Amino acid sequence: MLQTGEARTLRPVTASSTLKLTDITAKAARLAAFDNHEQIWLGQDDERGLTAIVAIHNTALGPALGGTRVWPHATFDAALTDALRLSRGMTFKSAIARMPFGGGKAVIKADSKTEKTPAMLEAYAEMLAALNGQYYTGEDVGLTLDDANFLRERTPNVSGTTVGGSGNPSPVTALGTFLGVKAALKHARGSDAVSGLRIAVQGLGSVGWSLCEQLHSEGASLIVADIDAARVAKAREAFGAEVVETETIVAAEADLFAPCALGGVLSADTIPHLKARIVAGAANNQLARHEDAAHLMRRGVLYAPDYVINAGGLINVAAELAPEGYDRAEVMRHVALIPETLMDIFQRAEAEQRPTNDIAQAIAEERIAQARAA
Ligand SMILES: NC(=O)c1ccc[n+]([C@@H]2O[C@H](COP(=O)([O-])OP(=O)(O)OC[C@H]3O[C@@H](n4cnc5c(N)ncnc54)[C@H](O)[C@@H]3O)[C@@H](O)[C@H]2O)c1
Repeated sequence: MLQTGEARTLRPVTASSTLKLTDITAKAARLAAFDNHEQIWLGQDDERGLTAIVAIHNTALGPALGGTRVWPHATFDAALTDALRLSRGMTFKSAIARMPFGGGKAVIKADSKTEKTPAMLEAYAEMLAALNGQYYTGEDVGLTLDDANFLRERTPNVSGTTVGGSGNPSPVTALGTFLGVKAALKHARGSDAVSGLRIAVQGLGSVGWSLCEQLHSEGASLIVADIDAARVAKAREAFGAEVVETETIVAAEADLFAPCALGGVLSADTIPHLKARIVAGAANNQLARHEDAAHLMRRGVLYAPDYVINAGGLINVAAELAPEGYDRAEVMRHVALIPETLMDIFQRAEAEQRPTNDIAQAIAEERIAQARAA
């Protein structure tokens, strides 16, 4: 049976549904990561094995948009904190990319390899439908394209599918990242040429591999690391890449470091070892702490804020939700603005002697405030 906490606009699922929805916004306010989230919903279905959190951070610019992560967090608070941090990041990512969407993110607390079932996803689709178009979702860690298609067949609040959609957004993310790498090179070195430069790429998954292809085709020398031995072997073969250990790639003798694996790679522990003068890659949440950007600046490292350079995928999935329908050429025009946005951030950061992520956040907050005032 559907149960709600405070009065929010929710559509009842069906009379026979075992899904229970609870508004946990007030409860979540005790957590450091809360940051004035507008709505946080807990979806529980014991029969179908679902524990899901949908966090809607800010809808000043439009309905919340952000993927669904399936991850076996050790505790409920860890899952909630993850959802809160990720959804806040989506608010800034959408605002800086000038998308008519707000920030949201969902976490399903489960092991995607052993606990994700069609019944669980059925229950989750009901949860998404009940949110009345306030939140749109798609792929993320642990939620595959097949899963997104499954959800999309049951609710319209899913994007980045092949059920009448544009499919995997990773190639568009990689293109935006490549253009962003060039912008960072132009700012730091006066030329955007990658030919002859040594570029270290951490993570050879969907985005990292595609980025390597583009860098290699323009003559960069690649240094790569991945926990997947088959992928690094393939990169050695395909690009003549130098392979290093996953622990040492941050310290590689490179002109530019492109993190394309997990978050938290730039920290008080790793930054002192960084040799590259530029960090520009696709991974989300690259900084362990917000203050780490200031540390990078003090060391003379130019940092391309992650949610600015990796916005290509978001631009692509958001385009599917446009009233006029998906337009590939429009997506490409929008992605081509990523380097301009980065250049603006780099120039302002230099002029004001402030970290690049402070400038990016200030621009995003300004846009949200303007939308609120309008
Ligand atoms: N796919 C997108 O469109 C998109 C959009 C925005 C941001 N991102 C971010 O970009 C990053 C990569 O995304 P993806 O879709 O390519 O993911 P993916 O899962 O396809 O690839 C990640 C790769 O990183 C490797 N890896 C994991 N831990 C590692 C470690 N410690 N050292 C080195 N390699 C490691 C994995 O083996 C895998 O090959 C993620 O942080 C993701 O959140 C992706």
